[in-house]
Amino acid sequence: MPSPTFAPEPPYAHGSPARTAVVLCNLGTPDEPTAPALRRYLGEFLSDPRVVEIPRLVWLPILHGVILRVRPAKSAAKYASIWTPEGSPLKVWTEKQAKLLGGHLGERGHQVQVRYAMRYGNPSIASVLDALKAEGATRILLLPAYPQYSGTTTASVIDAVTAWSARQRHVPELRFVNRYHDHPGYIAALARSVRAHWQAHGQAEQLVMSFHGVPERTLHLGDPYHCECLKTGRLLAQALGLDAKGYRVTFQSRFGKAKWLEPYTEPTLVAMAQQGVKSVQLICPGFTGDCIETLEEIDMEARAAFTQAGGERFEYIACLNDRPEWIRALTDIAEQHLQGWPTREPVNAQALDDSRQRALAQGARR
Ligand SMILES: C=CC1=C(C)c2cc3[nH]c(cc4nc(cc5[nH]c(cc1n2)c(C)c5CCC(=O)O)C(CCC(=O)O)=C4C)c(C)c3C=C
Ligand SMILES: [Fe+2]
Ligand SMILES: [Fe+2]
Repeated sequence: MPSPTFAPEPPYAHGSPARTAVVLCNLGTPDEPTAPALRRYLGEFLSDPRVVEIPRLVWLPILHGVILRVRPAKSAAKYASIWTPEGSPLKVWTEKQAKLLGGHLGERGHQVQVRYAMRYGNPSIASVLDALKAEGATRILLLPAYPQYSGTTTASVIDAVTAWSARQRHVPELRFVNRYHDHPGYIAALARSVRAHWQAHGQAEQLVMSFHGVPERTLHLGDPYHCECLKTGRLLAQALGLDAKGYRVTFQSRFGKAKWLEPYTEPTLVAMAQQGVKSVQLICPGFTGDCIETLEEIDMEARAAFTQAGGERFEYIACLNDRPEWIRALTDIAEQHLQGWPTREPVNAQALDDSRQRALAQGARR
């Protein structure tokens, strides 16, 4: 086996004031709404063994022989229906959230660089970590955009970071936020968004909270995702004063033929309409920014299914996106996990200078 190679260390950036960084990590999205871009994105995403837990020898021929031939064109058309002049909504919101988070942390006196990265597609986690390290970051907090922990998402971010760190000679201090599904600020921000919607439109008969699904077997194998979704749902209902009859938790985005977490969102909406429920409001608390799963699958497809089944009023409540109370909560979450890292200390510019001089001198000798 070849021995591993570790990249030479970049000289520390001269005079850079921020040496602690926060990376807001989201799932990723295609670069453009075209079949080739979807093929690249889905190829990377669906090759991740965290996402599809089928033996590689069985799965990869299906992925390359069937799925990547058929799905990209269909998905591209769906993405085209939600694309904005600035790009994919998921990228637009994640980028904006990172910028606002950086501003808030700065206002609270932290000298911290904030970037966003995508687990699949661009900007990749490795490229963002490379850039931060080249700029002198020595402590990096990874903050996934997923409030509920899942092996399919949160753990996959950790995998990408540890794969990057396995190639580093000088590994920065790394911290990970695993979950914030019950964080009071997150719950309060969700409740505020629902209340604002009620004030503007009145309250529907039912509030449906739809989370992204995962295969049901992951629950039996010990993944905490299902429990964390239910807890978020219960806390949000409590914050809104809803009893068990006033809301339900459902799971969307089933992929493949296996059983996923139930109840499924769309069949539940159809059954509700058939049982005489005329009005529903739907929120997706597991998505912190609007994306194809909320804008297309819920606000277009699920809406059509509910109304075609006899429902009269379907209202989608937007994700937290850039709501001020959410950005404040995100800042609280980051701040809690930054504790103990001296983000407010003035940087020792002389030490940076010395280090830079040494690195440059060594480079000149090589
Ligand atoms: C194949 C299995 C999938 C698992 C398991 C899965 C888990 C999972 N995903 C999210 C969040 C998002 N998923 C998004 C899109 C998306 N998800 C899958 C498949 C699985 N997800 C696919 C194939 C796609 C692409 C869209 C499509 O072709 O249908 C997105 C949106 C991305 C965007 O560009 O807008 C998000 C966000 C979570 C939270 C999760 C497990 C908890
Ligand atoms: Fe997904
Ligand atoms: Fe979907």
